[in-house]
Amino acid sequence: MTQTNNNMTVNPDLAMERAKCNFNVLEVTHIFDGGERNTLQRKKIEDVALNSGASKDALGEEHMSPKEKYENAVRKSCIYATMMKNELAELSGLESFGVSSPVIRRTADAFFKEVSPFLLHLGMFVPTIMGQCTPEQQSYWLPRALDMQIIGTYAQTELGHGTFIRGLETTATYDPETEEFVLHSPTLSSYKWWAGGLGKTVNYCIVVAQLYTKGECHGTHPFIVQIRDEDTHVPLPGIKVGEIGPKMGFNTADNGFLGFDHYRIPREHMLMKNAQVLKDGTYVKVARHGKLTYGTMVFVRVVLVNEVAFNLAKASTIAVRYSAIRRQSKPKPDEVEPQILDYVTQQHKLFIAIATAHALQLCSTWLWESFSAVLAQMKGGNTDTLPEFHALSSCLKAISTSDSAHLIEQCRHACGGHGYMISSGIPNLYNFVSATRTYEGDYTVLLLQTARFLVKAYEQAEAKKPLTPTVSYLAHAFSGSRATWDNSPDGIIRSFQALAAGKTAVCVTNMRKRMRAGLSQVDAWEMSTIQLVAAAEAHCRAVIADTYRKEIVRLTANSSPNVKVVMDQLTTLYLYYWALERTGDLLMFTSVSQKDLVDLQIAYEELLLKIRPNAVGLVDAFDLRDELLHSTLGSYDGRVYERLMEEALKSPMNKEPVSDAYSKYLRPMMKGKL
Ligand SMILES: CCC/C=C/C(=O)SCCNC(=O)CCNC(=O)[C@H](O)C(C)(C)COP(=O)([O-])OP(=O)([O-])OC[C@H]1O[C@@H](n2cnc3c(N)ncnc32)[C@H](O)[C@@H]1OP(=O)([O-])[O-]
Ligand SMILES: Cc1cc2nc3c(=O)[nH]c(=O)nc-3n(C[C@H](O)[C@H](O)[C@H](O)COP(=O)(O)OP(=O)(O)OC[C@H]3O[C@@H](n4cnc5c(N)ncnc54)[C@H](O)[C@@H]3O)c2cc1C
Repeated sequence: MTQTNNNMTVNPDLAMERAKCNFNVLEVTHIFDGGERNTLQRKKIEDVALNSGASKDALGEEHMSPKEKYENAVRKSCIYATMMKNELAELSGLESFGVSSPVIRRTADAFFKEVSPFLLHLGMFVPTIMGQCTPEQQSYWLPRALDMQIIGTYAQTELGHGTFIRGLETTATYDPETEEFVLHSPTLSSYKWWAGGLGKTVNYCIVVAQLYTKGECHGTHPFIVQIRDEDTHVPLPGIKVGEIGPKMGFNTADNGFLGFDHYRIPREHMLMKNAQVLKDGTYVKVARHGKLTYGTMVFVRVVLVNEVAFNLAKASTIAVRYSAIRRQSKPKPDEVEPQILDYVTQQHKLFIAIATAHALQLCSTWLWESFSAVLAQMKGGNTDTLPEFHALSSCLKAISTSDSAHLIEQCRHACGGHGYMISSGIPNLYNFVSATRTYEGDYTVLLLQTARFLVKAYEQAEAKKPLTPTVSYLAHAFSGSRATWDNSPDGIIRSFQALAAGKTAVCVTNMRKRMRAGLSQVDAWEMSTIQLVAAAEAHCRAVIADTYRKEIVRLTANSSPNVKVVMDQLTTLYLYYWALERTGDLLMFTSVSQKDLVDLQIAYEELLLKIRPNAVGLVDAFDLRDELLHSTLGSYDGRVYERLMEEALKSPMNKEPVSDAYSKYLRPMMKGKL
């Protein structure tokens, strides 16, 4: 064992890797954090929140019963919420992601191996109050919510419908006599289902319901609804509420169901920024764009890109550190077993995860800035940029969550059997990120939203009309020749754009053909949806590649030479990896030859070897404290086998030398007395 200067005993292989790293790790940390100032602020927040040890459990969550797990999560949520109000309030400088400041969110991960029952309160309840209330409504609700005097969630999805919001069945019927809305769940399938914290924790929620007034339905609208007594927490009369049961993950989130039996709420509890119902029942539409009531979902989709980048950084940290200490097989009989990180196939599994974490992190910041610009324009009444932004946030949410879930699973594979242990940290990461692919808009459904936009943009390009920035490349789709392959980074990005344009063109051509053959527009669209999803994926890949490359070039302009090199290697790796994943498409839509692809594969393999010596440095640069990783395999000191054994010994199964099951079942069976 090697001693480091802070007296931590570190596995010698990890120590050797750190000695080998040839770039300034802190500089890369600053890039990942979005600047040195952010790193310093993050570290201060982590010190205050984590140094007290309040995030730790005496017994691992995984050994608790569901009820104990939930109560423990509430206990820690209350500790963390109190910290946020007091010690962390000033430090957090909640400027970047609003109330969902990513540093605050990320630090909370040290408290919860799964998620906090308060996640929806700050993640959706408060943002909906901010985004959908009039200023007067905000001044009433926001201080109470931010001070945690009330706790809320976002109840939109029903048993029967999640994706198709227009198909929700819960009704809110206005009664001008009493100036109230009557909320009702007319069917079993209209019961609200899934909202986080609804099962046991919250006393308020945003309910999305079909608004009826003067006998007319005006579509879905949000309402703020009290469901439990503010003092006793008992569900109010007319409310049927409970928890939905065990899930693949999110088991500390008390996701719930909710039904209404002609439950009355005051008229003012309709969130009236975008539409209003006057006292006499007159419906008044305020918003210029019909989909502004979907605003909270758009906000969360933006935040999720950042969230999954962080979780992927965690998984890659765990898998790379473990791969540095794990030795297996003997390809050269006279040498010691190599570190598994030396296998090129292992590098192929892992380095793309590191590069993708950077790519998504940078895209999330860029997306947030675009979102802020769209919001600023909408404040002035201009919603022109909303369609492009909806298309962009939809595909980035879909691809970032899907790629991250896949790569986290790949990190688990890279850790062999030990990666399957809950204590490795990877299963919880996977269970969490896998859900992000579904909630806040399913993968396929969101890509089809982007495809709608792509098809329209393609038709605009065809008509030689101006295009918005993210689809301006479609103008080249009409040159009549295949894009010229060029294996420089910019050349590959242009090829990705050519794939997106080519795939969109094929979809449009096929849809037109199908319509000429007699299919309706809806059926022609439906028949083309596999290809439309692929076109939207290709578009998103081109956007990510372009943004990642440009941002890294900009952010490393003043970096030290070796940081420039290693960051350039990672962006190039991302481009090579995805070009090699799409060779068939490249052959269809660009001038790439078989030889070009063979050369590209060799260049990719050589690039892996160049990155190899810096791999541990690269994951150290994510600067993830052990408390955030919750991992026997990924801790900074690399004491993997010691930690695995320590955790095994904590298992309640090891408390008794002989299990009761022996006398109850095994012995009678073995003695032939069962
Ligand atoms: C911790 C866990 C937390 C989890 C919480 C949750 O999951 S909460 C629950 C989360 N639940 C979900 O996320 C549910 C997912 N489902 C949805 O978001 C919607 O049902 C939908 C978007 C799929 C379709 O909506 P629809 O049937 O109303 O619309 P349509 O398809 O007929 O298109 C008509 C036009 O509207 C446009 N447009 C649409 N949305 C937006 C927008 N936001 N902005 C701007 N524009 C938008 C669209 O582009 C199209 O424009 P075009 O081409 O005509 O110019
Ligand atoms: C962990 C978790 C937490 C959640 N938290 C909340 C919450 O707090 N509040 C809340 O309101 N909701 C919440 N949800 C619900 C979530 O938003 C929905 O599950 C999600 O929007 C998907 O909708 P669905 O379940 O109806 O899936 P479906 O729409 O039934 O999807 C099933 C399949 O059908 C496909 N499909 C559906 N429509 C189309 C189409 N038009 N074209 C092609 N394919 C289609 C989908 O791609 C998918 O493969 C949560 C869900 C999970 C898993």
